[in-house]
Amino acid sequence: MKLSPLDEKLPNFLHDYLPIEPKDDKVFVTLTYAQSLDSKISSGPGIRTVISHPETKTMTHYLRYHHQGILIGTSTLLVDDPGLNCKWNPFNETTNLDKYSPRPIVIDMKRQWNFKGSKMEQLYLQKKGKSPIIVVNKLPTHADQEENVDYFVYDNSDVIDWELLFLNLKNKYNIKSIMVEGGGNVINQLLLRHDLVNSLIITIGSVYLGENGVSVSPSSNVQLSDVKWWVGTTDSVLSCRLKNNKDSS
Ligand SMILES: NC(=O)C1=CN([C@@H]2O[C@H](COP(=O)(O)OP(=O)(O)OC[C@H]3O[C@@H](n4cnc5c(N)ncnc54)[C@H](O)[C@@H]3O)[C@@H](O)[C@H]2O)C=CC1
Ligand SMILES: Nc1nc(O)c(N)c(N[C@@H]2O[C@H](COP(=O)(O)O)[C@@H](O)[C@H]2O)n1
Repeated sequence: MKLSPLDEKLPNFLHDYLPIEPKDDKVFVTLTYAQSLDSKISSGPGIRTVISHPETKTMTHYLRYHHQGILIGTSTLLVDDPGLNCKWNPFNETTNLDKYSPRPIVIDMKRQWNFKGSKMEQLYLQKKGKSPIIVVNKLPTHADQEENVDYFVYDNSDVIDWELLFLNLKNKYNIKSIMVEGGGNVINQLLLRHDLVNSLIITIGSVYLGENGVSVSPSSNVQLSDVKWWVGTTDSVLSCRLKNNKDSS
């Protein structure tokens, strides 16, 4: 599907929140997702829900263009069958999109997902997306390993320490910027990590998804700084940084 044109104000609006001129050697992490007015990112567990208007969907692909990796949690992987490629580039190219696409990093500790037959594989085979790094807690036996994927074995524990994961992804795969797209569980954890997250970019759609929806609501208070708003046709976008709570008065 063809994307709508990128709103001309968005590149300037987003510039300071993207890894365009990274200031240090740490992995640049952008937390980004689309939510409803009642802070839901889907209308229920197991349901893929479109929230973004076409103009903010294009923005998501613009964000993907600017990152080397794109990370999602297990439920999002299983529910959405996501492509995670990038359809936007400044040259309006529509072929060989793999070179503009971030590397998918998918959390699948217990190996519940198959690359074979997925939308991600389809895009990879058509040179429209990159192959994934699958984060597992144990290397599958040779017979169970899939073709064209990398397994990153996180064997410290079943619970990923994000700092360690990001560091390892940089050291092993040279991934210096990661866009985390969700879902709710992963976002709620990382909203508490001002030490790891450089930018937060939230699309807010003009819809309520109701009490059965998957919520973004971190377990404690999160303060934001450098807040900026972009207002579109039906959606708005909030760009900001996470504040160190110790700094707030
Ligand atoms: N509107 C939007 O922008 C987005 C919406 N979604 C929606 O979100 C929903 C899925 O969200 P959730 O159910 O909250 O699940 P999720 O996608 O955050 O995955 C949670 C699972 O990932 C694994 N995981 C997460 N953190 C881990 C850690 N530190 N160590 C080890 N494993 C870990 C666990 O298996 C956990 O149960 C879907 O309906 C999807 O469509 C997902 C991404 C973006
Ligand atoms: N930006 C945004 N808006 C929405 O309304 C969404 N539902 C999502 N979901 C995220 O995008 C992934 C799907 O990506 P592909 O189009 O298949 O490449 C999905 O897995 C969520 O991470 N995002």
